[in-house]
Amino acid sequence: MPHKEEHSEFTPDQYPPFPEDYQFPTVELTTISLQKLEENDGPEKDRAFEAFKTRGFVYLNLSGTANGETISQGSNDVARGAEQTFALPLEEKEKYRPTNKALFGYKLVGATKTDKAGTPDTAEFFNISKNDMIVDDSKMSRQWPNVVLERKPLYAKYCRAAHSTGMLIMDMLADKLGIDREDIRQRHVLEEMAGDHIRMTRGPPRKSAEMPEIQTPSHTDFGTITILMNWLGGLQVWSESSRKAGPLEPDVPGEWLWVKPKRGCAIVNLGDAAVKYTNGVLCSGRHRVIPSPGEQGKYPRYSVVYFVRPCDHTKMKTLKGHSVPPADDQDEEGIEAKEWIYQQAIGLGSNHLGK
Ligand SMILES: O=C(O)CCC(=O)C(=O)O
Ligand SMILES: [Fe+2]
Repeated sequence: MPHKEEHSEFTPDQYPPFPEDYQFPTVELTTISLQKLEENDGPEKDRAFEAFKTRGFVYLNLSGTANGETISQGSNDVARGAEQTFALPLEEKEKYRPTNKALFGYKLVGATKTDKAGTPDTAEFFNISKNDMIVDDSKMSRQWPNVVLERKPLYAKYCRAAHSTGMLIMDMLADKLGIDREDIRQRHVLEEMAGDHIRMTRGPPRKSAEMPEIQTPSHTDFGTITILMNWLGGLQVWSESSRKAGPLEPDVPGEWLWVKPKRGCAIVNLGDAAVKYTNGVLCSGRHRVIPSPGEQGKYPRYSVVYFVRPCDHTKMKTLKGHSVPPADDQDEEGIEAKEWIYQQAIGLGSNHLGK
């Protein structure tokens, strides 16, 4: 991008390592190779299936594949774009608030409640719609700031690579469960309108040694599968997996465990739609984001998230497959994905959403 050199606060080369300290217990996640999945490697698929049934989170090693390279390199460029976007004046960013029951655009700091007492969150998001990035400007459904428009080719390429990577994993999971791949594929057609987006996030540096502020409250992702890139600690998963989506508080006893960022890897997790399709065989792990630990907490924290979500007008219901336990809703028509996701977002305490 032809941008003049400016002071940058996204400086991954300067970040101190994640602290090795008993105060910061980390989760052991299985590392899966995207290259091996692309090569249809049996043992790798078995390990991935197991991880998505139990914790619902894996590290995905991105090396050795074209899509992996796009995600790995592209996420740095997206984060630089994020920095420019968040640097816009607040009045300008506020012009891009979500409308029409879609979750695209700007979420300002404090728009979400992080607990029952109503404590506001501290992170800002800018959600860039996949559908608008992959079409001509004349066909876009919303306005975007110039800092986003000038990177449209980057965002389009990133969306395609992340969507395709998510679908490769969903094909593998469908095969394992005896679900017809097409039942999932037809619900995730790239060109059809969906809630898919690149979410750019920025959380402020930590204010004090205690861990006070919640950047993103406890949640499970709403969509099908999420590809996450982050450079600093801050993401935590709940130690016990739960199959029930529910707002804010974890519903089983456990503790928060840190997810250490791993170089060259994305963090991939399933969302509630994957749980719904499989009647709870697959798991969407509960997680949250707090300020980075130790010395890392002195830096603002950026992350780049891609949410693969069901197309707006597809029906949410349990799919049929030899390893999917029968459910009451299997023969029902089901609720439309756009409405289902909107309801999940409202349930999570988001109060900035346009009706
Ligand atoms: O920033 C992160 O590491 C995770 C963000 C996240 O969980 C989300 O946006 O849903
Ligand atoms: Fe999330």
